[in-house]
Amino acid sequence: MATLLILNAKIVNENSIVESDIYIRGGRIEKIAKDLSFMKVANVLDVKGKHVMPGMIDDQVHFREPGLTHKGDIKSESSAAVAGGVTTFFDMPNTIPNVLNSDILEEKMQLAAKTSIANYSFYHGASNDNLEDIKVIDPLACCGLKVFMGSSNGNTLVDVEETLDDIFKHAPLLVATHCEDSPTIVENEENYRQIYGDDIPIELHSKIRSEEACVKSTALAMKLAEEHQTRLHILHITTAKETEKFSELPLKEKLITAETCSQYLVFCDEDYETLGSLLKCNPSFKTAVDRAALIQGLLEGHLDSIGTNHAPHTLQEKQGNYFDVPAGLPMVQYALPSLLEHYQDGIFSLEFIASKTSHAVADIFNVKDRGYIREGYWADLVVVDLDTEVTASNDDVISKCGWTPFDGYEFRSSVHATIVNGNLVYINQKVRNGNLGQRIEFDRKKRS
Ligand SMILES: NC(=O)N[C@@H](CC(=O)O)C(=O)O
Repeated sequence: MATLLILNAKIVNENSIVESDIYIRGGRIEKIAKDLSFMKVANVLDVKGKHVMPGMIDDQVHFREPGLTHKGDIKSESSAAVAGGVTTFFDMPNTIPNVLNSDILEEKMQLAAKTSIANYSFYHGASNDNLEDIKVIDPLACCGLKVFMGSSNGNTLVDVEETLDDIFKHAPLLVATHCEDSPTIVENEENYRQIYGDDIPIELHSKIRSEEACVKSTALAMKLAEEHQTRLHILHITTAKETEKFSELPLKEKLITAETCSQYLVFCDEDYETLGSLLKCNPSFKTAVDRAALIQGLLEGHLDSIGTNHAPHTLQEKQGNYFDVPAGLPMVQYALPSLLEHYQDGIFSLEFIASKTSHAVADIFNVKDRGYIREGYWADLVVVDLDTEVTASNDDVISKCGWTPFDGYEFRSSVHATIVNGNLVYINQKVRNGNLGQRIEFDRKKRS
């Protein structure tokens, strides 16, 4: 059975940092102890001076396979993911065909089994007419049911109120929502179209995909979850007003949890001026005040987790007028270095970053034996170097789309190595092929 010994790790886990060695056998952590250097192993990784964190579990990515593979595919995007310390991803259903039944879901699982470098699961999608498919989802077969309560890329909008009500009533597992009220967005679009025609300045994206649209849709999702006692996880929160609506209770006591994304902690609407439509994504970037409220909301426990919503589009697609440019940013490769900037600035501790990017996500989705650095758990780890800078560059982007909104950013910390199921899949800026990720297992009861 393959063995790996990690020496001199500063282990960041469950609110503490402890210097120890980690012995891994058969993909799992067998022993965490002070001096294991006497052990006979196949591979040794000495990480002296560096920190070992649980690999990021990214609860929302768009890896584009099948159907949109000119933007990305599971191999290319999972390679970018491990380069960014993401060891598990949950992929969205707006691929082609949209994932609206369990057969299509299983086909995606099969594709991932052949090419994914990271561990994986997939969302089942919802539409206005797949309630019967939703009712029979096996809660152990996928990470959740994704409901687009606001239109975005793909055809999975649910905008019939009774259907939405039925979905919340019958969903056999966690419902994850994209909350932006479509009628509000359409009305805003029409108002600005009258002034600008199709050439609406990108700076107005956050006035079209407005605070009001987010707040309204999030309020509806929360109301439905409470009415039907549905386990709800609201994705990519972007406003102060939504943040304050979420409870500060311990995660395990919450019916409704909320996530934001690393990019909303970096950029705000002022950045449209320099980055233009590259920064077009849904939901939009709101004000600097909202950005500060998201950071505070995470620190206070209103917001539970941080994902990326990695959504690659080619540079060519990102040129054009407001309506033609697709929304979405590639994020997986530099999300963790960008979060570590908040550590370098004294805002987040490393333990806090581990909690929001890994422990909490494992808890929200009831992921089995991952998300923590514990004996018996799978060895999904990221070695971070807080003393070695990395300059993000389009030239180094692994994602098929070939660009990053961080092009030219100098991050003060870098990902040194990534380990998935005990296999070293990334080190010294190189992805190592040869080991494939696993399908995530869940430890859940119905509707959790
Ligand atoms: N986030 C985005 O701006 N775009 C996503 C769709 C989505 O999540 O809204 C995409 O698929 O490109």
